[in-house]
Amino acid sequence: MIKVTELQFEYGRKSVYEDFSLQLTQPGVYGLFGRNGSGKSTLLKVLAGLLFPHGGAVEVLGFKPAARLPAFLEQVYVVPEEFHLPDISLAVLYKTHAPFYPRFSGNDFLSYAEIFEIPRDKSFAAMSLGQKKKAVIAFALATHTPLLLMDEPTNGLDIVGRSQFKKILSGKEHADRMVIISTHQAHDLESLMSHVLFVDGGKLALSASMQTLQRSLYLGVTDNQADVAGAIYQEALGNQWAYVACNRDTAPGVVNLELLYKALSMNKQGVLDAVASVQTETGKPS
Ligand SMILES: Nc1ncnc2c1ncn2[C@@H]1O[C@H](COP(=O)(O)OP(=O)(O)OP(=O)(O)O)[C@@H](O)[C@H]1O
Repeated sequence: MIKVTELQFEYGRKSVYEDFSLQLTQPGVYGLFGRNGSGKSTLLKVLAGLLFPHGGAVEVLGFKPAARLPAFLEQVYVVPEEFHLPDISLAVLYKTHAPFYPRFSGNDFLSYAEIFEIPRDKSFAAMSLGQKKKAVIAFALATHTPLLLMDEPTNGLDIVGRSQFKKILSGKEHADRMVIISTHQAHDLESLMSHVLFVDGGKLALSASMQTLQRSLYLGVTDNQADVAGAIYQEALGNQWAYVACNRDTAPGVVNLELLYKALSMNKQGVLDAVASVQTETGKPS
């Protein structure tokens, strides 16, 4: 579905990607992680055809996104981190924008708007930031495009809004889509994720399924200091330690993405070695 080969991208003299490659074939929810400024939003825009690569090859759903062919654009929807909405109501948004997306479901849009409790009688100028964000997300989900790209979708949503978002996205009507979510709210969304991508230094540092992460890593908290000896990453929490270690158990561990994110930032190689040992064992890059 997505094949990026040796992508190069720069803003003026600022290079973001020099030799970035990525291949994703399965539907599912992909968490895109990386430090501030690592290039997550840039990557989403390149995949959507909103920014053009300066080198390498990008193929999405069999198309070159930069060509911006209508047959490609009707299959991809992007929820940007920041957006400007015209001052229209949900009904007008539906009437004017839904026809661009052949798989759009009006019933789902109404149902998501109801779950999100978006006021139907107001136009966007009279809505709060969170309400506008919910409207954009409800629309994005209702497009049913095979590829949905979301940049920090839960920013600006309250706690209830975040669980509403998770509830909707985990519905079976979204099971066949590829959804890539760039987020710093790792903990909030980890139950949704089927796969984790980590971008660092202009490269794809990690691409692993949740299953592989569960099999290869143990992420937990202990009050016994002996448990953290030889850990890939550890941090003191009062009298306890949060840590990431190789999972020596046969049972899958629990993945705490926030802890994984810290471990990747502080000891990337340690995490990669642990994950690679499982990927080699199963013989497939997951
Ligand atoms: N329009 C632009 N012009 C110049 N430089 C830019 C532009 N947009 C982004 N950059 C730079 O490109 C790099 C990657 O930015 P990008 O927004 O893709 O990162 P990000 O991983 O999404 O960051 P964050 O987590 O903070 O949202 C950053 O160093 C940023 O300063």
